Amino acid sequence: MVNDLSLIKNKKALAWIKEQIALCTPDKVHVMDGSIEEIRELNELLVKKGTFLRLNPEKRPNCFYTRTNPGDTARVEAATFICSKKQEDAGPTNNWMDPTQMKKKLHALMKGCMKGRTMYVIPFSMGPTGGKISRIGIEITDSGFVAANMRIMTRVGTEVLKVLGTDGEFVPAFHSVISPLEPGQKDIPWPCDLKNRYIVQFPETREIISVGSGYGGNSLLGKKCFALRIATVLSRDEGRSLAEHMLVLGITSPEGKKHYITAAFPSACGKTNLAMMNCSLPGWKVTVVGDDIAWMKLNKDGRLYAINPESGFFGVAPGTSEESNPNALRTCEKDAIFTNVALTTDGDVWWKGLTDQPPANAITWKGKKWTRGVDDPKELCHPNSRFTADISNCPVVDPAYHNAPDGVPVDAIIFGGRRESVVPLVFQSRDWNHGVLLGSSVASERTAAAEGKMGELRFDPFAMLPFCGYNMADYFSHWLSFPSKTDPAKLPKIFHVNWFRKENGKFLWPGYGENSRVLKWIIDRIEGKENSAVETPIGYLPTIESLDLSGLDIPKEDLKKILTVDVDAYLSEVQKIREYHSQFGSHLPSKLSAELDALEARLKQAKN
Ligand SMILES: Nc1nc2c(ncn2[C@@H]2O[C@H](COP(=O)(O)OP(=O)(O)OP(=O)(O)O)[C@@H](O)[C@H]2O)c(=O)[nH]1
Ligand SMILES: O=C([O-])CC(=O)C(=O)O
Ligand SMILES: [Mn+2]
Repeated sequence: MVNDLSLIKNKKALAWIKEQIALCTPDKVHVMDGSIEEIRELNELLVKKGTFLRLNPEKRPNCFYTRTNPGDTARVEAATFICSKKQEDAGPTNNWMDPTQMKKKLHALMKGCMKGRTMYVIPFSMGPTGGKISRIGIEITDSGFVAANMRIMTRVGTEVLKVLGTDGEFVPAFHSVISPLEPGQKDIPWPCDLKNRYIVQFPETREIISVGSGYGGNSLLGKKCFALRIATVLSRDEGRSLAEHMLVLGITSPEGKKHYITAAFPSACGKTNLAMMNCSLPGWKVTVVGDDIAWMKLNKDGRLYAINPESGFFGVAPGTSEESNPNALRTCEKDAIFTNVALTTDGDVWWKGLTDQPPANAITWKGKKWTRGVDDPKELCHPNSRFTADISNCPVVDPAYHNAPDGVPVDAIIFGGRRESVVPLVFQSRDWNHGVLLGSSVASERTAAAEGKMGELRFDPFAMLPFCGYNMADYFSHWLSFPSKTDPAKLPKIFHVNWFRKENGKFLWPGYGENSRVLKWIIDRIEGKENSAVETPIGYLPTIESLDLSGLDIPKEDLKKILTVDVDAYLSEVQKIREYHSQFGSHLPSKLSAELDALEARLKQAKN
């Protein structure tokens, strides 16, 4: 039973969809038009099936609660593949398989995989529908949960089909939970196939196939699969574009001067928090354009402009509180979906850090009754529990999100990671190429956002390790090509931050809203304020005097620790970077090796 394939006028799209119908044999096909009535019905259906639970409408109107299969809670990097024709083009940091072989394997899994289910066909736009930098995708999925989330995270519906027209380009994105239903078989709230999870990108044909997992990072294909893995390839080929794992924020000074800044931190390392923070510095205001992904392009004026291709936040719940991120809390007061948090007895949600004390009674993310003082608080929510919320509901959304379809001019790019030691609070690169070295050597302690051992230090270049759709060293070259494509003086200045220095298990820097002090210093640097920094072997660091610390109670010794370069520690860091870079062999750009050599020479000189 096919409802409305007639909505699809694009010839290639129609052929592709028909092929998938023939292969997957769904019971029904639903082409999403993006209307309010449609999403209402879908949410109702998901409630009926037990996938969604409607939260207390007095507390959280139009909000839903869901629990994944306990084994399907994060991105699975081990099952994520870049299937280019040549393995060399995927590079040493990506899993690879021959595309023909991979398709054979996937097609075997896809045959009849939607039996007994509805196939949702989701036309979506990454970026404002019809925008110059925007791109269109069509996701096919047998998961209503995915359809409901995509409706928040991307622009979905008939408007997109109009822009696509009869011959427009789109990225075909296939998703299935691979759980066909036999006649009479009862469905379960979270179907998935844990043993057959594959998240596959085909960069040459710009296709995505993701099977087995329902978790957002693996199944909302507009996000990491398209807007990063496929879009990195498109951006390289286009030449003047970048697709990055970056937040985009606007920051306005008390005098009313505004700057736009992007920042790349690995998953669960503070992008959402920085993107919508309340500045502790009086009179300063941060507004959010995006919290996870930036598409950037050199404009005719020679500057780099950024858009947020998404329309929602898929944010980490734990740690989000009135103190740390009130604007995220406001954003998910209505129209939101909560995954793997705890459910309270009054039909609301709770997660670690929301309040000091957990509620007296609750139901855990695994559906177990929980009592304070009796049960372990760790059982309440999963560390990678998330909220899906509409950016339009955010009280500090930047007007440019709605009004600037071609992007905002970027003044600064920040890299950062979660580093207990070595890396100072903030420093500025010497120039663009040195900034690319900083990006290429981002390292971070592992978080719960991907399956794997927590806390372990790993390199995560540009916070893109799991998201680069081609050889990472060729991606470094693409970054290094920018000064030759524009007046280098017009490129954003590049910085590195670290909010996570620790001593005796405690953070040395208070973070969150206090990070506005660091942003203010960055703006001083952009504006060329005199005496705002000291030159060190690793770049320009703030002096204690040049950081605005008014009203902040922080021991001077702690400040010194986070604003000092430990030359010996950095020399050993250089060795680790060298070793990491060596895996790229002849693909490693010589300009980057030269930057690393120069860094080492400066450090050695400082030692003598
Ligand atoms: N100590 C400290 N923790 C922070 C800071 N900013 C964020 N965090 C914590 O880091 C965790 C992840 O923060 P997010 O802002 O959600 O990270 P993200 O980079 O948006 O993560 P993804 O959505 O996975 O890409 C949360 O538990 C935050 O509370 C900070 O300045 N200091
Ligand atoms: O992709 C996800 O699951 C969530 C996310 O933003 C990340 O991990 O960076
Ligand atoms: Mn992310």
